[in-house]
Amino acid sequence: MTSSSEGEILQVGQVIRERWKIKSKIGGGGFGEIYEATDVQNHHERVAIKVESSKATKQVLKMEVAVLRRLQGKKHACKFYGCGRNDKFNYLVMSLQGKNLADLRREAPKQCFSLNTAVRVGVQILNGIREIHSIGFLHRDVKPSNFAMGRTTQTMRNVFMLDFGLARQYLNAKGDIRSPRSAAGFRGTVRYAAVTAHKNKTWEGSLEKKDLTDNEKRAIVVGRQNGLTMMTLAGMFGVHFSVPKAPRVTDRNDDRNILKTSRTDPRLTVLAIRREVCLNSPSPPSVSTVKRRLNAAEIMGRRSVMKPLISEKNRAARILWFDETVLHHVSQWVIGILDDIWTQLVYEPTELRHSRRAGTCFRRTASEMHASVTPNIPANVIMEMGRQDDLWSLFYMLTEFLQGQLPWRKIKDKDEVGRMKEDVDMEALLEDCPAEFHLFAAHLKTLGYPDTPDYDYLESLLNQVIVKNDIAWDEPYDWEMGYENLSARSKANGNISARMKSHTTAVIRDQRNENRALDTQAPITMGEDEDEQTNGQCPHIGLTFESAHEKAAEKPKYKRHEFLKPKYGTVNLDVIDAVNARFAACDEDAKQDSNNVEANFQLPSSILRNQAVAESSLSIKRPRQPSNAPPNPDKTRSNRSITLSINNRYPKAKTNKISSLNTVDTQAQMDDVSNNARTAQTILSRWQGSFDASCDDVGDGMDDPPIERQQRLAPYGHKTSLLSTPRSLDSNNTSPGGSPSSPMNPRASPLAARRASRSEKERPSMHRTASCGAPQPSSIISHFKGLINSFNNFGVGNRISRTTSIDETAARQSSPSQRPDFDYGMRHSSSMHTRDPRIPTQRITATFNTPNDTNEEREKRRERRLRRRSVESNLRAELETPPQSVRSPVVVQKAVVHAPVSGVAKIRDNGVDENFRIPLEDNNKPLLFYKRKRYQFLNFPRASSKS
Ligand SMILES: Nc1ncnc2c1ncn2[C@@H]1O[C@H](COP(=O)(O)OP(=O)(O)OP(=O)(O)O)[C@@H](O)[C@H]1O
Repeated sequence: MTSSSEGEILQVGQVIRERWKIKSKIGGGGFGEIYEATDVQNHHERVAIKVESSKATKQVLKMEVAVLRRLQGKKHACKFYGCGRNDKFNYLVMSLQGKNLADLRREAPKQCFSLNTAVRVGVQILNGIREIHSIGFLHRDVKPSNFAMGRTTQTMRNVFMLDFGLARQYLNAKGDIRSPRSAAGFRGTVRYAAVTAHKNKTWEGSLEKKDLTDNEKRAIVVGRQNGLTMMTLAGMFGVHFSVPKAPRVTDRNDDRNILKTSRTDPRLTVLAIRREVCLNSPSPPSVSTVKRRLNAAEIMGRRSVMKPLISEKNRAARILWFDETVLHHVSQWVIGILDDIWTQLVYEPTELRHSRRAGTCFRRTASEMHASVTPNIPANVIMEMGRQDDLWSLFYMLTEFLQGQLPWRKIKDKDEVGRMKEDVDMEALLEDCPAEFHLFAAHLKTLGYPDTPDYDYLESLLNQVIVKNDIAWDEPYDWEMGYENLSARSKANGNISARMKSHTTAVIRDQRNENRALDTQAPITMGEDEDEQTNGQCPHIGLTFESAHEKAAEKPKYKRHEFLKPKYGTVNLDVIDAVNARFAACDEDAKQDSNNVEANFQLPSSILRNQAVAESSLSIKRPRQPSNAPPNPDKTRSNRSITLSINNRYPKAKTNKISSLNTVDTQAQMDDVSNNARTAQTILSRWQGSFDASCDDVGDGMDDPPIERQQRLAPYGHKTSLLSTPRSLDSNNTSPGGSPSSPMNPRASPLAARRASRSEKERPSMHRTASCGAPQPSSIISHFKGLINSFNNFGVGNRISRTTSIDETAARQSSPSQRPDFDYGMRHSSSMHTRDPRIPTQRITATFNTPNDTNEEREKRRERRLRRRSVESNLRAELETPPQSVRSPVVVQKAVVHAPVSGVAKIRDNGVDENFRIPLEDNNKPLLFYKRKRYQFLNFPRASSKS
């Protein structure tokens, strides 16, 4: 997501038509910019606004509006809210959707979807394409970034088709198929375009394909050098080119000027010839007439298209031009067109007369005429995109969804890609894909421009895959369940696991470039990733896009705000990044406000050891929390806060699967050299939780994750709060690792006590996951939650109000003796990472002076600090005495993963788990250290979701 800036069409805060207030920029495509806005006249409903500059050379919004309006009421179309234009821009307002499929795929660990997801998304896309075809339009730019998942709870599982800027009507008003043009520019995105689209391109590519004589080839080369348009040459030789530029008629009423300009456009060339050859003739000219006329120096010496060829400078060209073979081609083509023009002359004289008067009309008329003729061009190179071409794009998309990439992914040259597509070995392309994909392609191969695809058949093929693989429609999509869980799904999908493996190899092979590309892809520009998208207006497309790609390599794909990270997949690094970012911000704040901020991120020992054992061995006395602790008065929270949440939005869908997804209990047993009694248990339940950037209430998020709220906040709605687990703990209050009110448990704060004291009635929307049954001691994730909570509150609140911190608020409300020993208030100990690990009171503390601090409050804090230090030093003294040594506070000696269905896997035997070593730098610049090996740890082997 990018934010609006000066160079953009709209600015944040701008209100369009007193109704739509621009909130942020979502992206920019090849043809416009997309913004998120709110409808101030309609309950601030969130909408998307697509704008294009009114000065843009290629205006596509009009077409987009036309198509979207016709699509209203269709399942896969956005709602149309309005459109308009002013002197600066044209705009289209529609319903806001969620992430597009290109982004979702890129976010997947292996850049591919599971079969499960790919095929169900495929069916939806197929239906979307069918819808647009049913209203008489081709999309012509079918690609993953033009399909987005819905954003609301009702629509989040629906795929929406976007971007109709390149659409074209293939049915005329009567509902008949429009006659194909002899040539048309390339439309679409190179990676996904059908072969047909590729053939509508530069003549050099086609030249090799065609069986041209040497003379013809030379004629083409020389003709091109001498200013003959591509289309002229295309007509002559049965190959197809794009139009380099539109014809310009300088003097509307001067036929001679028309002749002059005819050099740049074959349509005008035709008209020029018509004027010379047959305007005054009573009947269409014969071949010999045309031949004679074309040979006549009289014509060529004047202002016709042939003029450059016979100039002194180009003698060679003239010689070539008069080659009999070439002339034959020219004649054939010209006669075909002349016939048509003649017909038009006879039946539509008004139009032609009109066209003579006004140059623009003339142009259009000429263009129409040209469009309506079919010169003598071999059928296999007639290139008008048809319905099957949209489906070819879908086919490539599906293949990419499954394979993670297409063989021509890195090829920039359109012609080359076209050739690769034509010559591709389907067996290799569809390796490990379902057999139905072959049938899908085979059907498309049988279709030509006028043919109606058998949508039902294609859908049935995809449905067969669904049935064969026992895929349920209500299963979560990959991004809904967290990408780290995909391994289980791929196993369940049988052959797909093998495919994924091979894909992994591929990724590793050219990891450097791949990863760079994936991490720093260009913003949504004109194409898909490294692809080019063109409207056919640019003959030097290769060069243009090359520079775009260079830029892409430098620029990150999204300028992601750290708290607006996508909500899919593992989040753990994000948590750390976010905390670091918040630290940086705090650091700045601290400098400015003279606040002293220090923190320790050492992992609390409570996370790593069994609490009961720890308590008994360390003889730590901790105050119990009052069960009737006051409710949290702090209901309003900063919208900068972060909630950790989990992917579970489908309680109805296969409970055992959900539970297996959401619960990964990792018991980490501490290996004590001298005393085996010490056992560590680490509950990593909901480790795959993710940021919910839009969540505005950390406290509530931690405390009460009402599913409604999460559904409201999360576009993809796949989250049940991580923190539903604490809630269930509170209610159960039977933790084997220690009481929930235990001071080592972060939940044992006054906040936890409040939670515990809440009645079920107060929480009617409480959602419990299937995995919440077992009470759990404190966890790593809780630790991070606490950290984030603290820093959120600190980042926002230290200048505004100290009461924004849950723990601090609670702390103030409870007496010192009731204060939890483990809190996440911003308190401080700079030497934490060197202290004895067995001391349970590892805190993150900070001292800062807010203007509101009274002396009394400061004094109280100081007292508390001193008290705590004395407890700590006592403990340290105690711990120094026993002979047994504990290796490290953060050692996960042995971790066992409990998957609910089956499977207990040992994931780490001994040694320091560096992945989770989070030291504090001594220089008071806190730094979270994290080895980015998330999947090694997090990709727990799980039971097959099928079992
Ligand atoms: N209604 C919408 N809701 C949410 N996001 C949208 C919406 N419309 C477009 N987008 C986002 O903006 C991106 C670009 O939109 P769109 O494809 O319409 O623009 P474009 O200029 O045609 O882009 P491109 O040239 O890449 O096709 C989409 O990929 C999608 O992520």
